[in-house]
Amino acid sequence: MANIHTPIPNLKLNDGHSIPMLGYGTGTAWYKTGDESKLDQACIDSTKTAIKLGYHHLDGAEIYKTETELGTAIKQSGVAREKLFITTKVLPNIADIPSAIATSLKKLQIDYVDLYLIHAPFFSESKADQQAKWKQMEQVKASGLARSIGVSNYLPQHLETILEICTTPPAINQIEFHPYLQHPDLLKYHREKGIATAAYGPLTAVTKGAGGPADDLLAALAKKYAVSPGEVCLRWCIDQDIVAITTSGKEQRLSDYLRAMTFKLTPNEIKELNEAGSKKNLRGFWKHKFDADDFS
Ligand SMILES: NC(=O)C1=CN([C@@H]2O[C@H](COP(=O)(O)OP(=O)(O)OC[C@H]3O[C@@H](n4cnc5c(N)ncnc54)[C@H](O)[C@@H]3O)[C@@H](O)[C@H]2O)C=CC1
Ligand SMILES: O=CCc1c[nH]c2ccccc12
Repeated sequence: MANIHTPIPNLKLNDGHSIPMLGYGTGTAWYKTGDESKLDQACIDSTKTAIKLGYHHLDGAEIYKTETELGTAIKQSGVAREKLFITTKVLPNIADIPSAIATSLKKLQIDYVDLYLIHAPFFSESKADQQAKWKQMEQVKASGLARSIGVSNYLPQHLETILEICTTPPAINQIEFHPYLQHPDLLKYHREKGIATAAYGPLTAVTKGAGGPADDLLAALAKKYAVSPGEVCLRWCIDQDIVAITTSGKEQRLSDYLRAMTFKLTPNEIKELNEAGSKKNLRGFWKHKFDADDFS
């Protein structure tokens, strides 16, 4: 069984900080629709299990309403704060970002986050407002409450708006990324501008895309490397220098995912998977917003 002794590689960000390339998410599987103050013990326990297994990159967000669970798990894990990489994201409380992060840090019971993200660009129709919000993100970084700042679900036009006025460019853009949603133009833009990519929904080809054109290749690669098709998907991200953020409430699955650290895909295998995956298009999150194709 893969465990904490299987090292998770780090990716260097454009601000000098490093991010572990496999993260555990407290969103899907855990987000609350109801009363935030009612703590979800299963979320706390699963997050502690993840930390115990060696997931030191933990992905949260204000909108998930699970920041208190994440903070409780961190506190109870016994792992030193500086060994962890903690992300949270702002939305919907974006009017006053310094106030939003203060609230998040209180729930997380920590003094700073490693990474603070604007969760999505869909909060304003105005370019000036997008730029003003990034200036607030820069303030947050300057105050030391976030080591790195970035965005999520941004397209090149949204990034361009920020790059026009920023002093500190986004360190990372967290996007939905899997064989059936490869964003070649966005990735090229990230590389040109030195912005790292993080993938959410990395297992989508397996969890939502079964029966798709990548099935056979994923099965063959899984057999070759003695892992599961999902673990091939995680490795496919990492081998393209893309941070993978996954999750599960099942300890066995969290443990199995770590087998993605035990092999590497060849450049040709990556190319074949890219080609097979590009025959299908699947978006699992924020579809209505991307379909609307505007800022709001
Ligand atoms: N920035 C954003 O807008 C978003 C961020 N996220 C972040 O990314 C994290 C991970 O997102 P996911 O889409 O859940 O990641 P994912 O694509 O890795 O899927 C994980 C899910 O797949 C299930 N799974 C794994 N193997 C399976 C199998 N063989 N058969 C069936 N189900 C299987 C797991 O139990 C878990 O529920 C979230 O918790 C959140 O932190 C997620 C969505 C949007
Ligand atoms: O971040 C993940 C996807 C997402 C978008 N809106 C919500 C609201 C509550 C939980 C997750 C999400």
